[in-house]
Amino acid sequence: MTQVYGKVALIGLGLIASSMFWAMRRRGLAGTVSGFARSRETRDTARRIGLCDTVCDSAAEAVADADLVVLAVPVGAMGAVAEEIAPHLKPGATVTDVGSVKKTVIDTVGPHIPEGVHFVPGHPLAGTEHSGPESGFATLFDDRWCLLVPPPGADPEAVARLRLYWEGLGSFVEEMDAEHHDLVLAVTSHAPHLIAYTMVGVADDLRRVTDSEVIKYSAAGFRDFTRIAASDPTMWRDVFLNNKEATLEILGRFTEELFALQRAIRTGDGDHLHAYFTRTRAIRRGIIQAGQDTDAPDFGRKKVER
Ligand SMILES: NC(=O)c1ccc[n+]([C@@H]2O[C@H](COP(=O)([O-])OP(=O)(O)OC[C@H]3O[C@@H](n4cnc5c(N)ncnc54)[C@H](O)[C@@H]3O)[C@@H](O)[C@H]2O)c1
Ligand SMILES: O=C(O)C(=O)C[C@]1(C(=O)O)C=C[C@@H](O)C=C1
Repeated sequence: MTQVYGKVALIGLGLIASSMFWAMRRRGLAGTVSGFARSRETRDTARRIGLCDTVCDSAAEAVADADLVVLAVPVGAMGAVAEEIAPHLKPGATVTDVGSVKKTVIDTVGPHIPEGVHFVPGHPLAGTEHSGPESGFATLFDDRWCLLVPPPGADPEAVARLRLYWEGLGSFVEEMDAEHHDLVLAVTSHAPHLIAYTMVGVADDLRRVTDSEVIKYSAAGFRDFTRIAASDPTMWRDVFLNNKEATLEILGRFTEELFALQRAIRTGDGDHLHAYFTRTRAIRRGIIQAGQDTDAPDFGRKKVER
């Protein structure tokens, strides 16, 4: 793989930015990489572990002369970061982000992007429950989807180059509009995270009744919930505050279904339960038949079409 950008600037040096750096280095996608994070501790850690060619003490310094600027901070911080870097962006540069929500990022970042600088938002559908500069790894984006959300009128060349970059990082790339992105992610990621947080919270409340048995005997299903519920609180607070409408819509539907299942249990309506579970099992089997092994850690990757 050859170089796609001369200089890449990473703003925020957590899981996603550090994974991006190691993946870029693996494939030689950038000539040089600069980085900036708000806290001195993170910058010191980044320097110690060799994350980025240069770790800068200001965002302005990091983005100077950069051909690609990646905003990899929590969604709620994107607008302020964009405002801070705007006067220092190189004409012709591309600004992208990796935020889990797209509409509010476009609304808060977009107005700060100067004329002559391209803005192409993105979202890698890859992550873990870990955060910070030491949590990244080069293979995080391999065979995962990255969704690009170019605003109407975005420069096709800038979009094509960013697509090439993400393919170089190992991902499959698809374009989507912001509203649709936020609804899809509410179903596949945001509501499931909230459900996991709730389930672990309920188990914790019950711990007083069951002593430590909840943890001691936790089966695979509950362990999966605890992994998800260990995700970064700042990131997820910002996701829910910024994808309010779609998440509430999905949670409304979820609650209706839950009530129906609750009633079926109370009234002993086995037919309802059986029919429901048969339908959900068919969905999972359909996914497997389509070429996705849901037991593998790579569940969610698209294998059949490539
Ligand atoms: N973790 C995931 O699974 C995942 C997956 C896909 C996308 N995302 C998105 O990627 C973004 C980054 O997530 P992450 O998991 O890398 O988070 P992280 O917590 O690992 O890292 C965030 C970084 O941003 C820095 N930061 C926070 N506020 C800042 C500010 N105002 N100015 C400069 N730096 C600031 C932090 O110091 C840290 O270095 C988020 O928008 C998140 O929604 C996360
Ligand atoms: O695998 C995980 O730990 C994740 O939660 C990753 C996950 C997801 O929900 O799939 C989380 C948030 C993102 O925006 C993208 C990916």
